[in-house]
Amino acid sequence: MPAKIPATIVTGFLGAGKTTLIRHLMQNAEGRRIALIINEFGDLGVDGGILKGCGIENCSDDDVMELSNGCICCTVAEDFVPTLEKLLARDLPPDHIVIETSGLALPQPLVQAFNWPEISTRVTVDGVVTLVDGKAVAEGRFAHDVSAVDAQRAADDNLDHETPLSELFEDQIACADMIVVNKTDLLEPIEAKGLADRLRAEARAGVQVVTTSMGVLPSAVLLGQNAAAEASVDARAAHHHHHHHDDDDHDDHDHHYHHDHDHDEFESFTVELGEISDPAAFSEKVADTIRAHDILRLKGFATVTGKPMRLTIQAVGPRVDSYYDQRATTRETRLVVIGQAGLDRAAITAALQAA
Ligand SMILES: Nc1nc2c(ncn2[C@@H]2O[C@H](COP(=O)(O)OP(=O)(O)OP(=O)(O)O)[C@@H](O)[C@H]2O)c(=O)[nH]1
Repeated sequence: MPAKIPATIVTGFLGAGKTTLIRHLMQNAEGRRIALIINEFGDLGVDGGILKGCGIENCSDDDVMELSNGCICCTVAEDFVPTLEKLLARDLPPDHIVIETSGLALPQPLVQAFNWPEISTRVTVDGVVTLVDGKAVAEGRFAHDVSAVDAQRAADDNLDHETPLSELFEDQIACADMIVVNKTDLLEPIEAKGLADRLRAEARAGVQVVTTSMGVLPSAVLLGQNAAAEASVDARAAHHHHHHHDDDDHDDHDHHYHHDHDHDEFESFTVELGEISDPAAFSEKVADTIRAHDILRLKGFATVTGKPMRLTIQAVGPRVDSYYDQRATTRETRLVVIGQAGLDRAAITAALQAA
């Protein structure tokens, strides 16, 4: 059976910067064929318009599809499933699917939709990325323009109108595999760090929290989280919400990622080691090092004493995966480490060497 196509869900309130982040991703896709699905609120189709007219190379209008009928759990069969099937039926199916949720729909029902039979064997939720307006949240407002969020909510009969924004926010956090604190250009570094730490403490264990501005994140950090979120959808809600139907009562080398504006940078570097002797102990050491240094990704291969095959190592946060994939052509171990700028390269290298 072919591998499942990974889908990343991007959620966050109106104005948090979802469209900005996705534009950046499409412009820096590093050769991936990315298809975009927009779960647009109402019939406005605003973001679809913005992203369709984006003029980005590698992003033709055909790669942008819209879901327009409001509540995902009501429309999964007639809207969501056919949209995904159309994508999957292409001669050249996408390498990755990105879904932008409308600013208020909770992400859980969308994640749940991936358990639909026609979909679950072919697509998996690579990760839920929750984008946070760092400035607004630091000030306790959750969104830049709360009245605009409320107006959006009032205009959509599929949304429940009573739940406080703070609860919807907690649900977005509870659903996340990665939390992106955006708009750090409007915060002091210490405020941004304080907010990131607070959200990390509120999130499920192991969730990665990164800070940035203008949604600038390397695709290698955003994509490839391998979370299979649909399998753990029940663990991803902070609150239980009543469902409102229409007829209810209405209710490889070292390099920095440079850009022409200010934002928090990411960096990567390579650690080279000799053969390792004990793969299980090495994996544990790798996980410890990732935890100790807030490493976002670590990947590469190791050669193991006495083994002709090389051991491929892939880690997303402290989840370390390793498997033998092909004959080793050298007897070295090479690992690429990715994190936010400021990684303590010497300490990380020393920790891995000691393994
Ligand atoms: N200062 C600052 N502005 C930002 C940043 N990211 C996005 N913006 C601005 O915030 C506004 C909202 O960004 P969008 O990307 O449209 O936000 P969204 O989450 O897609 O919002 P909707 O599509 O309206 O739900 C735009 O004017 C962006 O230029 C940031 O990091 N810093």
